[in-house]
Amino acid sequence: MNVSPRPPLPQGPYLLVDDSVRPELSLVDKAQRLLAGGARVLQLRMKHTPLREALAAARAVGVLCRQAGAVCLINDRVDLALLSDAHGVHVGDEDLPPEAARELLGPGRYVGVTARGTEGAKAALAAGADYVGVGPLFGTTTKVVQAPVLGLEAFRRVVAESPLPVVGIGGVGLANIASVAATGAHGAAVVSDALLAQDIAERVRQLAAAFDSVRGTGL
Ligand SMILES: Cc1ncc(COP(=O)(O)OP(=O)(O)O)c(N)n1
Ligand SMILES: Cc1nc(C(=O)O)sc1CCOP(=O)(O)O
Ligand SMILES: [Mg+2]
Repeated sequence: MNVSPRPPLPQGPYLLVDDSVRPELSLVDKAQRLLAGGARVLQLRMKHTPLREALAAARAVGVLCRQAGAVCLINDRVDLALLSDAHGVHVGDEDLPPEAARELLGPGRYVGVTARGTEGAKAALAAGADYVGVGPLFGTTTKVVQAPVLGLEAFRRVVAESPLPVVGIGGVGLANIASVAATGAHGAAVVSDALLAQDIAERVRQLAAAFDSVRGTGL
C-alpha cells in the first residue's frame, strides 16, 4: 500500500529544462515546447542563470506545469522550490543533503536524489527520497560527471536492487530510451536529445511512445 502523501512520480520520459543547452531559447520557451509534447515531469536545471532570473523562471514554469498537469521539480535549490511552490527538488552530492531537503519541503513534495549504485539508492530511501536519478547511464556531453558510465547491464542491476523508483540519466535519447524502459526503470531523464531536436514537442512525443512501447511488454 502506498502510504506516501505524494502520488508516485509519473513514469516515462523525465525532461530537463536546462539553461546550458540551446541557451538562445528562454527557459520558459523550452518548458512550453516540452509540455506541448506531453511532458509529465520537468526538472528546471539552472546552473548559469542569475538567482533572481532563476526564481522568476521557476515561478513561470511552475504555473505552466500546473496548467498542463505536469510535475515541476527544481534542480539543487530547495529555496527556489519553496518560493515557486514547485512540486519538489532534485539534489545530488554537492547540494543540501536529502534529509535537509525533506525537512524544509515537508511530506507533500518530491525529493529526488542522485545515486551512483544500489548502496546510494538504499541511502536515499533512508534519507526520505522519493526516487533516485542514476547515472551516467551512457556517455554524455551535457555535463562532466565524476563517475564511470554504468551501461545498461549495471543499470539493470541497480533498477532490480533499488528500493526506490529509478530514473536513468546521461546520454538517454530516442535511440536508446526503449532499452532503458526495458530495464524496468521508472523513468528516463533526457536533456540534449529533446532540447536539440528541431521540433522539441514532437521529440517528446516520440520519446514517450518509445518508452511506452516497452513498458508492460516484459521485454
Ligand atoms: C533525474 C536526475 N538525476 C541525476 C541528476 C544529477 O543531479 P546532481 O548530481 O545534483 O548534478 P547536477 O544536475 O546538479 O549537476 C539530475 N539532475 N537529475
Ligand atoms: C545532469 C546530468 N546528471 C548526470 C549524472 O549522471 O548525474 S548526467 C547529466 C546530463 C544528462 O544530459 P544528456 O541527457 O544531454 O546526456
Ligand atoms: Mg545538483
